[in-house]
Amino acid sequence: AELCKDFYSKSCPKLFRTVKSVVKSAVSKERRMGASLVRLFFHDCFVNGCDGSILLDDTPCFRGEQTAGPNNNSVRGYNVIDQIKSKVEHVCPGVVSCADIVAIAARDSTVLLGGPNWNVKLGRRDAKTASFYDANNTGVLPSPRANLSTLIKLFGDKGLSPKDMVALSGAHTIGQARCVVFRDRIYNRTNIDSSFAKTRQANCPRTTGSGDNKLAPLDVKTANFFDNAYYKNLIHKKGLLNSDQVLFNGGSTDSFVRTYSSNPDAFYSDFVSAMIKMGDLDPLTGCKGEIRKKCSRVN
Ligand code: HEM
Ligand SMILES: [Ca+2]
Ligand SMILES: [Ca+2]
Repeated sequence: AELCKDFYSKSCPKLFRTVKSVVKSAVSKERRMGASLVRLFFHDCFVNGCDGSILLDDTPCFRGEQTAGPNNNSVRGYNVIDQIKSKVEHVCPGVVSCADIVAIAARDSTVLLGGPNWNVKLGRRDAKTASFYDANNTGVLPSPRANLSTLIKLFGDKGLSPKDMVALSGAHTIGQARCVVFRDRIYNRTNIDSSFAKTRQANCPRTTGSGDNKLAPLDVKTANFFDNAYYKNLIHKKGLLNSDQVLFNGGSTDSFVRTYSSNPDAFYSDFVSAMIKMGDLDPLTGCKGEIRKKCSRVN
């Protein structure tokens, strides 16, 4: 079965309003939460498809995805999704999946931070399981130390082109990263602007284990605004992660970075297509999966 934007138009006409009101209040309390919700969607979709698997809490008999390397102490927004779900359950009980709520929340967050709008395709159902193994596998969720060919390969495995990959990476125009994921780059790499590296070093000590959780904005210019500044940073060698800067390092994706840096509309339109494509990854439809009552556990 196919996803479609009108999936809940009869069964839950108040869905979009309900989701947006919660996202809006979360983002007005903390702009970064918008970024966190966009990332939550990416990490859900890349592991087992967009099926809400990432939302399942560990239990004594089950280890889910939340403690896997790329997610542990890093992915945020679970509480906002739970809040949205409880409001949605109030207006249309038992109807809307958590996987769809994540997709809508990612779109609403993008819009609230000043980015493009799009129609979210819906009709995903929720997984009854999750994969710690895949979430923890740098052959599935890319590492911030990945090189360009690895990034192209991992996105290609999901049916996403190099162009989609570069456009989706533009999500790093918002949000923050921890010292532990960019330390190697700011101390050891050479394709980095030296004054930018110094600035970041001031709040991220060289020694492993010290200051690992200190934060820096992924976009040095406008971390709270969804714009194309991320690509301008890359052209000035001010990408924070190695996986950011490899997109503009004399390789095959340089031309996409140049285009997006000078043409925000091209970025927005390719970002939207790629988010829709990513949202189509292996959805559970028909009788597969379930509609969870609470997003953090199976029924
Ligand atoms: C291309 C491969 C990618 C890599 C290697 C990567 C890696 C990372 C890392 C390491 C962080 C910081 C995590 C931390 O410090 O705890 C991060 C943050 C973030 N990522 Fe990615 N990412 C990639 C692609 C994407 C995509 C496709 C999206 C969404 C479409 C995305 C959205 C975000 C956002 C919004 C944040 C900030 C989250 C926050 O502030 O809570 N990333 N990413
Ligand atoms: Ca998933
Ligand atoms: Ca920005």
